[in-house]
Amino acid sequence: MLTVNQMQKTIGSDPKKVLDGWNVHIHEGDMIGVVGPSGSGKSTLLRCLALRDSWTNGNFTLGGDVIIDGGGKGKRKFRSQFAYLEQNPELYPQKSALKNVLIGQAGQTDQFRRMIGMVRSDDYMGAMDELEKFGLLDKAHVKAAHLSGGEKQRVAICRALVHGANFIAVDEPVIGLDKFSAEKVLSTLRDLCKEQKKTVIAVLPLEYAEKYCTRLWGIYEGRLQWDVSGRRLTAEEKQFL
Ligand SMILES: Nc1ncnc2c1ncn2[C@@H]1O[C@H](COP(=O)(O)OP(=O)(O)OP(=O)(O)O)[C@@H](O)[C@H]1O
Repeated sequence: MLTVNQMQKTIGSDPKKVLDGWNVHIHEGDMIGVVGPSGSGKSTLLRCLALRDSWTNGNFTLGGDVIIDGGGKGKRKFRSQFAYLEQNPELYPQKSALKNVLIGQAGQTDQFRRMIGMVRSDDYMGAMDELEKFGLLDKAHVKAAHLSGGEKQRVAICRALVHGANFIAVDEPVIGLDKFSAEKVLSTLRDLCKEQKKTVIAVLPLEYAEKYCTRLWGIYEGRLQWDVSGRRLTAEEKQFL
């Protein structure tokens, strides 16, 4: 279980509290949908929880291990367990979807293996399995530069999984996708949580969050307004969205 205690994030020289007063427990297998108006802090929240942005204050623990103690970006040894997938994930544009999944992000993969492009057959099978789950088998050999935004993001999800992420923060994974593709991505993410006990936190449109998530967080002006189990929200809960 991940425990967030008094997380706070300020930005700028005239410090603006972008996140404040976050106290939550995050369980293995949770699929959390984050909803809130534009500028409320959703992306910053994901970046902070995925150890991509430093915290101004607060503590973060994983079971008995301390990841962040009083602020900072978190201990390096935990980083590979956390993935943050932005809307336009960075991929190697001239390499295929499969290669992008296999070689991982710069800094994440063994330098020697990256240089010689060496791939173990079980890595190959693992990468193809993930691509298939996310409906990308026919794109495995297509260069990343020729993939749509949604396909790139799914490749990045596969890459995170192949490289051992247990906690996946994903910013608007269904933006620009047709309904069928969006539902496929979300049901795949939900299965990962259910069957492999991965934890997913996603910024989603409300109707998808209500349908697919086990938990919903409402955020307004950087604060958690409510933390409820996945269901249709009441009119009162929806009032600030
Ligand atoms: N680097 C930065 N410098 C200054 N202010 C920032 C910076 N990054 C974010 N902010 C501010 O922090 C607040 C939260 O931004 P954030 O991008 O997390 O919101 P969001 O809810 O994801 O917005 P959107 O839905 O529009 O993407 C906003 O007021 C934004 O202007």
